[in-house]
Order: sequence, then C-alpha cells, then structure tokens
Amino acid sequence: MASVIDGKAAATAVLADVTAASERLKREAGVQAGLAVVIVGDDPASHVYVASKGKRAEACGFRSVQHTLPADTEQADLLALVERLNADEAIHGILVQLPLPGHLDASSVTQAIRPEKDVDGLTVVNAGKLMSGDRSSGLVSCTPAGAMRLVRDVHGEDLSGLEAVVVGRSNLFGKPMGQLLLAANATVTMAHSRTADLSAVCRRADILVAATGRAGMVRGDWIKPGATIIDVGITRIDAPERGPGKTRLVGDVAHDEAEAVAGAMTPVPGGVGPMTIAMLMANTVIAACRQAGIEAPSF
Ligand SMILES: NC(=O)C1=CN([C@@H]2O[C@H](COP(=O)(O)OP(=O)(O)OC[C@H]3O[C@@H](n4cnc5c(N)ncnc54)[C@H](OP(=O)(O)O)[C@@H]3O)[C@@H](O)[C@H]2O)C=CC1
Ligand SMILES: Nc1nc(=O)c2c([nH]1)NC[C@@H]1CN(c3ccc(C(=O)N[C@@H](CCC(=O)O)C(=O)O)cc3)C=[N+]21
Repeated sequence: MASVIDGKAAATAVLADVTAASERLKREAGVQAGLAVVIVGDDPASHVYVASKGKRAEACGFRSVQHTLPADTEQADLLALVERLNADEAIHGILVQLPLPGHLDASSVTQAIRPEKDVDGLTVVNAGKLMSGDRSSGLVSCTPAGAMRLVRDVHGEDLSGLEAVVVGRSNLFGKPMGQLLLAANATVTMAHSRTADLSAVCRRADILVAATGRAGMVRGDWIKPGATIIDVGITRIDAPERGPGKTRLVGDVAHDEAEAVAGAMTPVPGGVGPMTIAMLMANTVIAACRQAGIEAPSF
C-alpha cells in the first residue's frame, strides 16, 4: 500500500520559510514583496485559483494585486498592462493566468513579462537558464518546482540511477519538470500524446509524473511496484454520490489501483496543487529579494 505524500504539509513548511524571508526583506531593505496576478475572462475555476493565490500572498506579508480584465480584452491592452506592471517598482512578481481566451496570443503576452518578475518561469530567459543549469538568477515554473520538492522529500537530492518518466510536455509543466529531474541526475523520458505503448514506458519509471489532464488515465498495471507517483493533473468531475450537483477533483492516475502498487503517491487534491501556490509565493519573495539587492533564499 503506497504511502501518501502530503503536499499540504510540505506547502505549509515552504510558506513558513517564505513568510520569514518576506519579513527579513522588510527589515533589511524596507521592501514589501508585491505580486500581481492578471486574469482575463470569467472562467470560474481560474477565479477560484486566483483568489486563493491572493489570500496566500497576503498571509505571507506580500502586497497582492489582482487585475481582472473582460473576456474580450484586446491584445494591445493586455500588453500595455504587462508593461505597466514591468515598470512598477512595488511589483516584483507578475503572473498571467493561463489559458487566455482564444483570440489572444498567450506566448507574446508571457514573453513580454520582464524575466526578473516572471514568477511562472515561462520567459525564454528563465526557460533557458533552467536548461543551462543557472539556478542562481533564474526563476523556475511553480508547479514543477513544487513537484520536484515532493520528489526530493522521498528520494533526496540525488536521483542517480533512477528512471523518471514525465507524461506531458507543456512549457508550463512537462518540459521544466523533465529538466529538474535531469539536473538531479535521473534518467528522464518525456512522454506525450504521440508516444507509442505509453503503458510500457510508464512501467519503467521509478518516478512517474503524470500531467495530461486526462482523468484516471494512468492505470495500476502501468506502474512499477514501489514507484513514486506524482499526479499533477486536475480534473473536476461530477460526484453524484456526494449529493445532487456535487463535483470533485481527480488526478491523471487511477487512485485506488495505483495505491495498491506504488511506493508513494501524491493525492488529488492535497498533493501538487498546494505546492504550486507555495512555490509561487517562494518565487515572488526570491524575485523581490533579488530586485532589492539582498540575498535571496532558496527553496
Ligand atoms: N496541480 C497543479 O498545480 C497544476 C495542475 N495542472 C494540471 O496538469 C494537467 C496538465 O497541465 P498542462 O501541462 O498545462 O496541460 P497541457 O494541456 O498544456 O498539456 C498536456 C500534455 O499532456 C499530453 N497528453 C494529453 N493527452 C495525452 C494522452 N492521452 N497520452 C499521453 N499524453 C497526453 C499532451 O501531449 P501533446 O503535447 O502531444 O499534445 C501535452 O503534452 C492539467 O490537468 C492541469 O489542470 C497544471 C498546472 C498546475
Ligand atoms: N500562468 C499560470 N500559472 C499557473 O501555475 C497556472 C495557470 N496559469 N493556470 C491554471 C493552472 C492550475 N494551477 C493550480 C494551482 C493550484 C491548485 C490547487 O491549489 N489545487 C488544490 C485544490 C483546489 C480546489 O479545491 O479547487 C489541490 O490540488 O489540493 C491547482 C491548480 C495553476 N496553474
């Protein structure tokens, strides 16, 4: 029976360190860390995440601002907002919630963020620094950074000799996750929708990371006995057993089947999700310390 990797507890520990760093920043440099979250449109799930980011930021002692723009916002207006936030000295971290409505070009919006303020790690500068091993000045995408901390809690810093398989190759998660695992000496396979015989590829994994958004896709017999499973996917499904109209969140891994085979696994909810928010706060305080010219913590 797999042990449960408690993402909530790990997130609480990160947030305590973030709060301490935010207090040090105020004391030593007289600076309050500032995080700006930009959301376009009215997707209810996105609004829930954005609201919880704002609450967490305030609990860490940050200034938190949210910009909510209508779904029909024009590209030029969104870019103008990003430029204003780039120039605003009270803002140290900028996150544009994805996905954006289809008429907007998400790539040019994220690339317009100043790399020093890019707390999602999506700019080519930060993606390139991750790939080339420069951890001292870059920022790493929050979800892979959080997932990696959970991997380190199980396996330690050095993954030499271990096979890691990442299913999903997005810029926001899969690609940076592969880079972090590689940097920790794992032997990494990146799988995706065109991978042949995905179940056999997954069965090689000592560390299996699933980030597809396909609920329950990874079955029990895809898992090597004793493997560590990091379930990143989040899908809201109907849960009539909880009452009429109720829903619940599920991951990419068929939970009950996996639990019988895996060594350790993250639950959904309560696994990677809370770590994502915690690492967003960590990136914000790191960015703010660097911009204030004081030593930045590492997480
Ligand atoms: N817990 C958290 O904090 C976070 C959770 N998420 C969740 O993680 C999931 C993935 O997010 P994200 O990376 O942004 O999503 P994307 O939709 O950008 O990427 C999904 C990836 O999964 C691959 N994929 C899709 N279907 C299959 C399949 N049947 N077999 C193999 N690979 C497949 C795609 O392959 P291809 O490239 O070939 O199309 C793609 O690379 C979502 O459920 C999202 O909600 C995301 C961010 C944070
Ligand atoms: N630019 C950008 N950066 C992101 O990092 C980003 C994004 N856009 N768009 C959407 C995805 C999704 N995402 C989540 C964050 C927290 C939880 C989270 O806290 N989940 C809780 C459950 C929350 C609930 O109950 O609804 C958990 O898993 O326990 C989930 C998902 C960040 N994303």
